[in-house]
Amino acid sequence: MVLADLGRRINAAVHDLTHSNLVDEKAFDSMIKEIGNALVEADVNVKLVASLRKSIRQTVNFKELGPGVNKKRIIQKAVFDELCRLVDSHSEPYKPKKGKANVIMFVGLQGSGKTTTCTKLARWYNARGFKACLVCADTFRAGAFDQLKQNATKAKVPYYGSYTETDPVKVAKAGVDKFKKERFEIIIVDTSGRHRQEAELFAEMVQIQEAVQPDQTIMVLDASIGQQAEAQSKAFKESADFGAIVITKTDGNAAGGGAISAVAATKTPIVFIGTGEHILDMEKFEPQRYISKLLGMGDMQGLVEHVQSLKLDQKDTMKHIAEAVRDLRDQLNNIMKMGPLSKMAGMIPGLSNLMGDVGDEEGSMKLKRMMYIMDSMTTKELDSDGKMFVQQPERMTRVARGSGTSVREVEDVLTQHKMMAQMAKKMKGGMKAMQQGGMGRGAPNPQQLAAMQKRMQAMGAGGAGPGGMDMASMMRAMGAAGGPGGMDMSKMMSQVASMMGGGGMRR
Ligand SMILES: Nc1nc2c(ncn2[C@@H]2O[C@H](COP(=O)(O)OP(=O)(O)OP(=O)(O)O)[C@@H](O)[C@H]2O)c(=O)[nH]1
Repeated sequence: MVLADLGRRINAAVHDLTHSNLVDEKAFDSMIKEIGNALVEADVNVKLVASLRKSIRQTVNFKELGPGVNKKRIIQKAVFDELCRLVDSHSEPYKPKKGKANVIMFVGLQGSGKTTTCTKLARWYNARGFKACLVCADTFRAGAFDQLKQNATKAKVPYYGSYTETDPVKVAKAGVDKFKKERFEIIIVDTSGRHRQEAELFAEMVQIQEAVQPDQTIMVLDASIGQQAEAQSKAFKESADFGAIVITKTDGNAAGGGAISAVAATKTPIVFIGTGEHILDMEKFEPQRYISKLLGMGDMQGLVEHVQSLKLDQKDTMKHIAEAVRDLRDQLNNIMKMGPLSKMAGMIPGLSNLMGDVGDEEGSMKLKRMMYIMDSMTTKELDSDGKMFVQQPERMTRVARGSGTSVREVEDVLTQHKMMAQMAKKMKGGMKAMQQGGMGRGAPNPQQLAAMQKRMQAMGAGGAGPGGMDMASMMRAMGAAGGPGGMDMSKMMSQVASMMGGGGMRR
């Protein structure tokens, strides 16, 4: 994830300032400058960057800060808030209603990820109890219907299209009418995209719009175009009015930061972002959540939603592996549904930074090695606060030898544990409040999540850098809170751990 570089640079700039002994105006200025440079390199418009720098300066007002105030906290909060504002369009998208036909039409240039996103969105609504379907109104590109058909079949979403009808308006209308009659609630119309913003393409979009009368038109933009997103969306807006934007391919491009901020500046709501080619690789876009994740503070709400949307079979997940080979297969199947490891790790505070830019394979290897290290510790060591390793460094050498790793890696695990322990301490209050809030089993409600997210932000910014909990603790905490969808996540994660490491994460 290249955008992670941007997050890391901003994090490092804030961390360097807030962890130095001298927080003076000069250091504050150089932090703002570094944040600005990182954003410009991610193709964020220079005017927007200048305005962000000015706002941080004004909010913090360094000269007026009294001696008693907590400068570090004020600076961290100002940076976080201004980054959120940079990507916030301050506008509300259309919200589909249950029990009626909501027609959603997609527009965008060829290759932007339209068809993929249509399918992802249909699945997203299906997972949330809507009856969703797809209509292919791209009669221009040979193979477009086949592609949609293939995607829809994989996602188990009903679809409509034609191999013989060449008029996209007729196909769109017929598909929408058919699905309306069949009482579908989300009818997604995929239209044709061409290489350029040609006049005929725009004319076709308008005609389809008139024929199917969409409740919402969504434009799909490829993140790699960076701040060009503004010009492209303007060109489309002048022809086919659209109400919201999805930015795809944010997984592979730092310029996604530029695209998101450019779109936000046009006050058009960004509803989702594409984060990969897999059907589950799409996230609802919310400024605070996005910035938290970008800065490595995790995305608790996203994690809960992700696991909820998987419709995992609780019975299978809970089964003991020993009974039959089939059980093992079911377990593996459930785990695979969770998506790539990097996606899960990115949602967990601390782990996103720890995993860094490494791919899934390397990331799994990193986690596996961490588990080998912990498996080579004695019960006493595992139950300790880690200080005994500092007092008796020979323990580190022994563990490194036993686990086939290096002393440096053992030190890294201990550092991670230390940060996690600090975070867990701060988090205790939050979890207690959640449990007292009568959550019992079932997923946290939005207010509880928001409160938790706030805490995480405060803690993440406070610890900046790879400050955070490890996966097992996070899952344990969530498991204690009932777990998403009533499933005990901690059990599930220990299963993930045992699959990956053979030894299992300590719980
Ligand atoms: N990495 C990544 N790839 C994506 C994402 N969204 C789509 N893609 C890929 O982008 C390519 C183009 O996607 P399509 O859905 O075919 O694009 P389209 O806009 O429908 O193109 P046309 O049907 O030709 O108009 C495919 O290889 C997708 O897998 C994303 O969020 N991340």
